[in-house]
Amino acid sequence: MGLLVDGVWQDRWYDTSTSDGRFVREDAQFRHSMGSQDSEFPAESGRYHLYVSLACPWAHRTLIVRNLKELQSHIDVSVVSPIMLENGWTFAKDEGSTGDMVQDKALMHQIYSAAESGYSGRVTVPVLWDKQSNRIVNNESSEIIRMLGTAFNEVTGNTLDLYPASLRGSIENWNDRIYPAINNGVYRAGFASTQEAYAEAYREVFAELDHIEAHLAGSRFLCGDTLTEADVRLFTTLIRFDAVYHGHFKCNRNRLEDFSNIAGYIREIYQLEGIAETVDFYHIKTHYYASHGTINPTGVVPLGPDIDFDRPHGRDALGVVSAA
Ligand SMILES: N[C@@H](CCC(=O)N[C@@H](CS)C(=O)NCC(=O)O)C(=O)O
Repeated sequence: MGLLVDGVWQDRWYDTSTSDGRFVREDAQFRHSMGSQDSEFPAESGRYHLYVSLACPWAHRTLIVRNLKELQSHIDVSVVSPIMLENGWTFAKDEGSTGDMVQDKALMHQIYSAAESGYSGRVTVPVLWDKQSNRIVNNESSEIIRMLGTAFNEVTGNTLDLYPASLRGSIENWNDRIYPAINNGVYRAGFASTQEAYAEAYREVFAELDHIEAHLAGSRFLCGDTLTEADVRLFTTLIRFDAVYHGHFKCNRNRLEDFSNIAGYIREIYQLEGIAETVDFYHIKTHYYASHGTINPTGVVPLGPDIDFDRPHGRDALGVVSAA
């Protein structure tokens, strides 16, 4: 775990000393947009590449949208190794990585340096890479999925809309609640270095889960009968919860299996076409439990839990699913 400082790699754990033990996530720095034909990064089949970790909930969002939007043959993918230690993300092929399919680099930080030689900041996944200009288009998952959601519609003919105009207010409202309390909330609990910082995050995680559980009692997805971007963003945290965040990040008031509406909702999304193949519990569990030596020094990876996400979701009575 580390970061680049003026293009030089430094092995360093997150510094919580100036924030009362609170984990503060850095903003992503590459924020170009890809899409319209007159932009610097027009949508062109075969031009772009995704660097992902199968363990990472942020990168997972991009894999889901890539599948839902049928972009597999237009945007190819490199998968990093699950374990992230002193060199950050690596491409060791024997550890479940595909290798770097574009530049054959060994380390993810070399991708950042190739894009910007004096880069300072964390080296995160996902990364949307432009093979033509050898640049990083964007490394912020929420923006990448928004772009993948529409940019290639004319290329693929897939018009599934995960951000329909009529639901945007509701989607933004959910995103604004769920990012701090859930997506980043579990990390704020897990990476907290004081009791107070941990307790604050833990309470926010479960207050929001209680709210979502009540909402899902009468609503098939977050914004009604239509799967949206907000569900994709929530799902990638929820699917990891019982396996990782409950134990490793100490979010253990309840398992999500104990929330009947949330548990059914997770299964329904898991069972949608193209989703299950994006979920890899070997990478998920191995990454968290074996990479964070400050939290789990032995690196022992738990064998459980054993959850069958293919059993019936029981959500049909809530209404007919409509595609936007
Ligand atoms: N805001 C970013 C966050 C991405 C992120 O933090 N990814 C984690 C993996 S789960 C990472 O690569 N962390 C490496 C580090 O922080 O050094 C996004 O949503 O794309």
